[in-house]
Amino acid sequence: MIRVGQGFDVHQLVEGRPCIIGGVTIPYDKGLLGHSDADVLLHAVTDAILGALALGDIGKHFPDTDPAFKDADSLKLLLHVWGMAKERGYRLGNIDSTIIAQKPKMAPYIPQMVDVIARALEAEPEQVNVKATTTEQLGFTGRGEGIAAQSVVCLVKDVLSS
Ligand SMILES: Nc1ccn([C@@H]2O[C@H](COP(=O)(O)O)[C@@H](O)[C@H]2O)c(=O)n1
Ligand SMILES: C[C@@]1(CO)OP(=O)(O)OP(=O)(O)OC[C@H]1O
Repeated sequence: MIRVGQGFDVHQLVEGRPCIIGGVTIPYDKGLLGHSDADVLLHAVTDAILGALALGDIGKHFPDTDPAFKDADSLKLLLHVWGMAKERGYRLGNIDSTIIAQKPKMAPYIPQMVDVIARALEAEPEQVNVKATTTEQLGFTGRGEGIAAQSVVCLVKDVLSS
């Protein structure tokens, strides 16, 4: 059986916060604002998995009103949700994601992001793709006010055929 899910997230770029994307801390003079560490890419991946499982979204499972998730490590949230996928018998087919950011340049950090996501989802790096695009200086991402990420995931469950 195959299940597909998609995730989308946005966080504001502000001074005085670390820029953590895909589990990688990127040197930059601004970082992402959120209740958690605001890792926009891991949030999109987490939402895509929840979508594939028809289990709602990240805010349902980790409310931004709960002090337990203040400054939360988004990798831990992803690992928790991956546990829910495994409990239901799923493994990763593949995942594809896009980071939408005018700056900073993501390319040097993408191999590390792929490794973080592949390890978390107990998969090979060949099953994980991360891309980046600017919006040619258009819109809130183009003005550097925020960063968005989107993700599509395919989960696979092996079912015995008779
Ligand atoms: N924040 C970003 C945005 C883009 N890239 C890389 O640059 C390439 C060109 O981007 P365009 O938006 O002009 O198409 C893109 O394909 C990415 O490889 C990046 O590293 N970081
Ligand atoms: C992750 C959570 C929880 O700390 O907070 P934020 O970092 O604000 O992130 P968001 O993408 O708004 O979604 C879910 C939240 O409940």
